[in-house]
Amino acid sequence: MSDKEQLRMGIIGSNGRMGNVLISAIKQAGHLHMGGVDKDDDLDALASNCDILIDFSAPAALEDNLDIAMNHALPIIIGTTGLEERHHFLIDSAAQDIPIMQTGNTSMGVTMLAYLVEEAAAKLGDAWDIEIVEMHHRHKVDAPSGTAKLLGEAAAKGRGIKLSEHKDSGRDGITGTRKIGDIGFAALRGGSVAGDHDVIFAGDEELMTLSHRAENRMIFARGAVQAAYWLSRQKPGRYNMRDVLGL
Ligand SMILES: NC(=O)C1=CN([C@@H]2O[C@H](COP(=O)(O)OP(=O)(O)OC[C@H]3O[C@@H](n4cnc5c(N)ncnc54)[C@H](OP(=O)(O)O)[C@@H]3O)[C@@H](O)[C@H]2O)C=CC1
Ligand SMILES: O=C(O)C1=N[C@H](C(=O)O)C[C@H](O)C1
Repeated sequence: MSDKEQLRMGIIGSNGRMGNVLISAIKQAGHLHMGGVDKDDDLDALASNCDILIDFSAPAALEDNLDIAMNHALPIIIGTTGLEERHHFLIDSAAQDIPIMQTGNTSMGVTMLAYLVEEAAAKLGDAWDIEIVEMHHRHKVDAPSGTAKLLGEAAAKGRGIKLSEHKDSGRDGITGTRKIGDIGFAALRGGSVAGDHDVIFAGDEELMTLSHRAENRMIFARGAVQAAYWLSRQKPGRYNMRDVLGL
């Protein structure tokens, strides 16, 4: 890593699928892996030896993770998905004291995709229906994926609307016709799929799809480590991957 500062990084969710690839990504980038924690482990002890924390665990861990990061004045990357409104309030509040980067997807490709979706939604307008389709491995516990939500937010931003007022997920039964301006979500689960996302713009007699396919989890781990280095140089505040990559 030559002239770059070497950071001491700690992982929350260390024995998980992401935790495992993060260890390699931290080492490949020339930083120090100081260890990790899982449920019921002592994060306070780990935090005393770290410059930054990277969290890919579970929403139930978030409040304690933020408290400990604040107590140690450490920046924290939050990659955990399935977050609810109350979690976002906690993040906003903690971000007054420490730098926090939260995103549903740390990959370069999805970050670019979100940028493109926002642009397309702004230019195409309501005459094009937007549907977001995602597929993940059979072990995933939350739906729609954090990535699908962030792509939905990007589409809503492009259209100048609130996603919460136009989100249509989990259609089943006699649903009625599609409401103009809604943003639809469909979640597929199966096999070992690392993460596929399609944003479909369906117009009259034409259809455009913007897609991303994750071939493996290393893309998320590399992005998280890059974001950690960037975040360690920021003042307290809440950031996302578009801030990290300047998109
Ligand atoms: N933002 C992004 O780019 C990406 C986000 N993700 C998200 O990251 C999260 C983890 O994914 P994945 O690695 O596949 O999941 P896994 O289930 O494989 O791993 C989760 C890990 O978190 C640990 N954990 C659970 N509860 C706690 C807790 N309270 N405190 C500390 N550790 C805890 C688990 O430990 P134990 O076994 O002890 O319960 C487990 O080791 C998910 O929310 C997923 O959606 C995944 C990929 C990319
Ligand atoms: O759980 C996963 O595996 C993934 N979760 C993230 C999400 O919810 O979007 C990111 C990626 O798609 C893999």
